[in-house]
Amino acid sequence: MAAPPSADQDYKTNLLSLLIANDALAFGTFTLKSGRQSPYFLTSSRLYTAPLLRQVSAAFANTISSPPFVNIAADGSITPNFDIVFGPAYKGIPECVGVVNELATRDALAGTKTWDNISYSFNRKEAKDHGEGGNIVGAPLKGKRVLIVDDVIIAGTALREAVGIIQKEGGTVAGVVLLFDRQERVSDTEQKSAIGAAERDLGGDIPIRAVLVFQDLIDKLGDKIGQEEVRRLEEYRNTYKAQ
Ligand SMILES: O=P(O)(O)OC[C@H]1O[C@H](OP(=O)(O)OP(=O)(O)O)[C@H](O)[C@@H]1O
Ligand SMILES: O=C(O)c1cc(=O)[nH]c(=O)[nH]1
Repeated sequence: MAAPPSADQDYKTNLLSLLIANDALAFGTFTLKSGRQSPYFLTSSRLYTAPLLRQVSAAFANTISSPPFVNIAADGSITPNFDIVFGPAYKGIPECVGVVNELATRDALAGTKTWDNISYSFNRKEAKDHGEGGNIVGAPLKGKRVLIVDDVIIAGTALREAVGIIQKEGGTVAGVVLLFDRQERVSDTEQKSAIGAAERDLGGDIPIRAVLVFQDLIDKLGDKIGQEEVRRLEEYRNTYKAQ
């Protein structure tokens, strides 16, 4: 008899099912920014329904509340290695707010104060020249350890911009958590994935993790999308897998 799925497998499978049901994850033939023809596409601008926001936030929170983003003591108590969850405009904004709300909800349910000192922050794409001004909304970044959340990295442009904003404001980048890692090499001359290349380009000591990875689609979606789609995913992986 097959082993029952762990809680970890369950939340990923449930999230994948919801993504598909809301057309945020689709299968077919899609042209990517790189020009490749992909058998699947993640459209994260569709993560706007209440159940999806809840499950995406919960999935981010699961990753964020694990090492290397926290230290876990022998008694199980958790100490975050960051002060602020930062979401690059625009799609990072609901993600940073959602995840901070989720962490606070977990504290409230457990009667703990693990996340009491965690805040959210995001940038404006255009600086505000009246009222409070500036281009940061939420917690000031100066002197803080900042964890970036976003949906995907493709060419790394948005991540480089976010890192620049945080450093300019006097913060330190403590890590990056993405919703999805496509696990494919950037190009024929860059054998690493976009995440691997970003990790290297940021100096090698800033951890970058993803909530879901491409291999999860192959491992978990057989009975939902059919064997022919899984075969196309495997073929794509075998052609473009990152080193
Ligand atoms: O690695 P890159 O090539 O930069 O691509 C990834 C970024 O692109 C998308 O956002 P976009 O910049 O389109 O902005 P939006 O969130 O306002 O849609 C996505 O949400 C990432 O932030
Ligand atoms: O490579 C891309 O352009 C890309 C892939 C994907 O799955 N989702 C997305 O928004 N862009």
